[in-house]
Amino acid sequence: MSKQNIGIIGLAVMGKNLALNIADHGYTVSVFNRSGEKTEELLAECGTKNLKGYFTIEEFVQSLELPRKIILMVKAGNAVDDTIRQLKPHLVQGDIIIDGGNSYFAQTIGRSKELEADGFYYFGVGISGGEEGARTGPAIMPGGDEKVYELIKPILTDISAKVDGELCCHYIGRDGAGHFIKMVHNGIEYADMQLICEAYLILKSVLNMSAPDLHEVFKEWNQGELNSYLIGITSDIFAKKDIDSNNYLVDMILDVAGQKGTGKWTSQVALDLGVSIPTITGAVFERYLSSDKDIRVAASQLYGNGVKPEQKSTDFVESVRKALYASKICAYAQGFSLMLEASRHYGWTLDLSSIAKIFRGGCIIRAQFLNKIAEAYQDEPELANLLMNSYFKDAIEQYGQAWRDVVSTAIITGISVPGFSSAIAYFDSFRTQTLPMNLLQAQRDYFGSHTYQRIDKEGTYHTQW
Ligand SMILES: NC(=O)C1=CN([C@@H]2O[C@H](COP(=O)(O)OP(=O)(O)OC[C@H]3O[C@@H](n4cnc5c(N)ncnc54)[C@H](OP(=O)(O)O)[C@@H]3O)[C@@H](O)[C@H]2O)C=CC1
Ligand SMILES: O=C(CO)[C@H](O)[C@H](O)COP(=O)(O)O
Repeated sequence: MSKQNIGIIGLAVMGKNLALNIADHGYTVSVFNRSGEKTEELLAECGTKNLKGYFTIEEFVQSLELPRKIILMVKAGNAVDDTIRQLKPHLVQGDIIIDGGNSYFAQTIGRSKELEADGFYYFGVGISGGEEGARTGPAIMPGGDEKVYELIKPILTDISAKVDGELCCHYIGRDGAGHFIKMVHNGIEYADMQLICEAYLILKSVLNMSAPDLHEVFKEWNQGELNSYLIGITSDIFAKKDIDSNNYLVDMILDVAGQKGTGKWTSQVALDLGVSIPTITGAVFERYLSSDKDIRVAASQLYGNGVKPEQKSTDFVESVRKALYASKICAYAQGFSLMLEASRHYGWTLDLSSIAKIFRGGCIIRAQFLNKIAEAYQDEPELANLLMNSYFKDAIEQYGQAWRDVVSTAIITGISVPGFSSAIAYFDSFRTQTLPMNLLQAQRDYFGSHTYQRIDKEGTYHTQW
C-alpha cells in the first residue's frame, strides 16, 4: 500500500484545518489525535480521499513515507514532550518532527539538540492565522536545519498565504528562530490589540460613540493606512448583535482578558536581552490588571471614573486615528528591535525584511503598513530602529500633535491609555539626546560606589559624595 506524504498529530482547531489545507493541495495526510473522538469527527465531517485517520501512534507512524514528516499541533508545553516521547520508539534516523504550535523557543532549542543527537530532525515552525488562516493559508515561520528545510519546504510553501505573488513562508534560521519570531509576532499582536482597544475606549468615552458608530469608524479606518486584519475584525465585532439581549454583543462581554503566555514570554525575553518594549509589556500587564475585576469595581467606587471630558468635534476621530497609527509604529518598532537584538545574540542572522513580508498575509497582525516595514529593512538590513527610517519619521512628525492631544485628553479625563502613553513615552525617550541618567548614575555612585563615566574624558570615576 502506498504511504502518505505527511502526518499531523493534534486535531483541535489548528491541526484539523491544517490537515484539510494540506490535503486540498494534493498531498496525502495521515492524522492522529490523543483522544480518538476528534479523529472520528474529522473523518466523518470532512473526510477526503487524501486524508486517513489512525488510532494508535504506531499505525500512524507506519503509514508515512520516509523520511517521515510529522507535524505536531498539540498544546504547547508538556503535550509536545509527551507526544515526542511516544513517537520516538517508532521513528527511524532522518525522520522529521515539525512542531507547529506556540512552543517556547528555548524549549525548541533544547528539543532540537536532543532529537538531533538521536539522528532525527526537529523543526520549530511558528504558524499564525487562527482557524481561518490554518484552513486557507497561514503565515509560516520555519526554524531548523536549512538543508533539511528543502524536504518540507514544498508542502509549507504550498499551504502558506501569498501576498502580491510572494510567499508568507520563509526560512527563518536554525533551531528556535522560527518559534522566536512567532513569539514576537504574538507580542506585537498583544500591543496592536491593546492600542485598538484604547482607541475604542477613547471614542466611546469622549464622543459617546455607540457600537454601530464605531463599526462605521473602524470600517473607514480599514480603507486607509491602518488597513489590517485586526482593524477589519474590530469593525465586524461592533456590528454583531447579541441574540439573547438584543444589545450589541461587544457591550455584553465581560472586560476580563485571557492569555496563553506568548506575550509574557516576549516581555521576559526582552528583559533578558535588554531591549525596551514597553508597549508590548504594557499590553500584557493590562490583561493581568483586567482580571482583577472585583478590586477594579471597588476602586471605581472609591475614586470615581475620572472627569467628564470636554466637548470634542468629530475631528477628534481623525486625531484618534493618527494617535493609533503613531502608537502602532512604536509598538512594531519595539518588536522588530527585539528581533534584531535576538538575531545578534543567538547568531541567527534574521532577515527582518522577509519577516515583515511573512507577516503581511495569513497571520493575525497582517497589515498594509508591513509593506513599509519590509521596505525599510530592505533598504537598510541593520536599521537600528524603525523610527530611524524616513517613512516612519515623516508619519510620526505629521501625526505628533494629534497623538499628544489625544493622549493628554485621555490623561486629563482619566481614561486608561497605557498603550498610547507608553508608546509616546518610548518615542520621547528614544529621541532625547540627554536623558536624566546622569543623575541616576550619580545616585548609584552615591549609595553604592557603582562608579560613573564622564562626558569630558575617558575612564570610570567614583566620588565621595
Ligand atoms: N488556536 C489558535 O488560534 C492558534 C493556536 N496556535 C498553537 O497551535 C497549537 C494547537 O492549537 P489549538 O489547535 O488551538 O489546540 P490546543 O492548544 O487547544 O490543544 C489541543 C490539542 O492538544 C492535544 N493535547 C493536549 N494535551 C496533550 C497531551 N498531553 N498529549 C497529546 N496531545 C495533547 C489535544 O488532544 P485531545 O483532543 O486528546 O485533548 C488537542 O489535540 C498550540 O500550540 C497553540 O498555541 C497557533 C496559532 C493560532
Ligand atoms: O498564536 C496565536 C495567533 O497567532 C493565538 O491566537 C494566540 O496564542 C492567542 O494568544 P492569547 O490567547 O495569549 O491571546
